[in-house]
Amino acid sequence: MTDTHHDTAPLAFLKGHGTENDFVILPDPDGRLDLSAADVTRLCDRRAGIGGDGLLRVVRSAAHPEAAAYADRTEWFMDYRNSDGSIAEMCGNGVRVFARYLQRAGLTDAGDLAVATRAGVREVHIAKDAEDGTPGDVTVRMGVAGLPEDEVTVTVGDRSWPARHVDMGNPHAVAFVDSLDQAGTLDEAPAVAPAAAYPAGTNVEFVVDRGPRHVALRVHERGSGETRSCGTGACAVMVAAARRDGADPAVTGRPVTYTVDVPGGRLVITETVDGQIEMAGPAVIVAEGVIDPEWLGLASR
Ligand SMILES: N[C@@H](CCC[C@H](N)C(=O)O)C(=O)O
Repeated sequence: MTDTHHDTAPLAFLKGHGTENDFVILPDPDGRLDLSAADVTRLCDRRAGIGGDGLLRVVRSAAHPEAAAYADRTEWFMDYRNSDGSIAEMCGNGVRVFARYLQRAGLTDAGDLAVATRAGVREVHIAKDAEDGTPGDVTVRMGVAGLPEDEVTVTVGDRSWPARHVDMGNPHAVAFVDSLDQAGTLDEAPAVAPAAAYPAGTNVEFVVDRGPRHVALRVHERGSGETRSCGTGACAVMVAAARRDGADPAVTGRPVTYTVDVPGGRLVITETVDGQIEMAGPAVIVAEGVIDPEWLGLASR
C-alpha cells in the first residue's frame, strides 16, 4: 500500500464467488489503494486473512492508468490479482462477480453493462431475479478465443498428454484425459512444454466428456493453484472441445453451446457465429465487512 491511503479508516471489503471461484472484493472507486503483492497474498490467505482465489479491486476506469483509455466506454475497471499477488489479464468468473457487486452496491441495475479489464472491455448481462427470488445468472461476452497452432504437452508425474493452447485474454493449456483423477492432487503446477509457448506461465485444464456437448474439468490456475472453477478456463475448454468435435460456428453458421461442469458448479458456454464466447452462470456476494487497517499495515504507511 502506498501513502495514497494513509488514514486509519477501516477499509470496506466484500466476499463473493462464481461457481466457488472465490474473491475478495475491494471497492476503491477513486483508485487510492496501491496494493502490493504481499497485501494481496495476506488478504487472500484462507487462514490468516479473508481468503480467496483472487482479489477484485473495483476502480473507476478514469482513475486507473491501465483503464483510462476505456473511460468513455465504461465507468468501471476490474483490477484482478491472483492469490499469490500476481496480476492476470482477465478473470471470467471475476468479471461476473464484479458485475454482481456493482448491482448490489446500486452502481448498476440488472441488464447490460460493460467492465474494463486488462484484456479489454467485456460486455456483461445481469439477468433479473426469478419470481421466487432466485438471483439471475450473470453472462459475460468473453471475446474471441485465440488458438495458436503450437504443439503443447502437459505432464503430471509420469503421465503426459497433448494439450490445446487457447488464449482467452490469458493463457490456457487444455488436456483431454480419461479420468479427472489422472491429474493427481494438483498440489504443484503441472509441467507444460515447450516453456516458450507460455512465456508468462499458464493455467492448465484437465477435461473429460460427460455426454454430448457436455464436459467436466479440473483446473490448476496460474498464481492460485487448484481452484473449484475458472471462467476463462471453462471457455478455453469449451472451444477446445468444440474444435475436437468438429464444431466451428464460423464454418457451420450455427452457434454451438456446451455445458461445462467445474468442481464448484456448472457454466453454460456458447460460441456465436462471429466467434464470441458467451459464458453464463451464477455470481454471488456472500459477505461484507471491514478490514482492520492496523492488520493490513495501513496505519504505518
Ligand atoms: N479464475 C479466473 C482466472 C484468473 C486468472 C488466472 N489465474 C491467470 O493467471 O490467468 C477465471 O475465472 O477466469
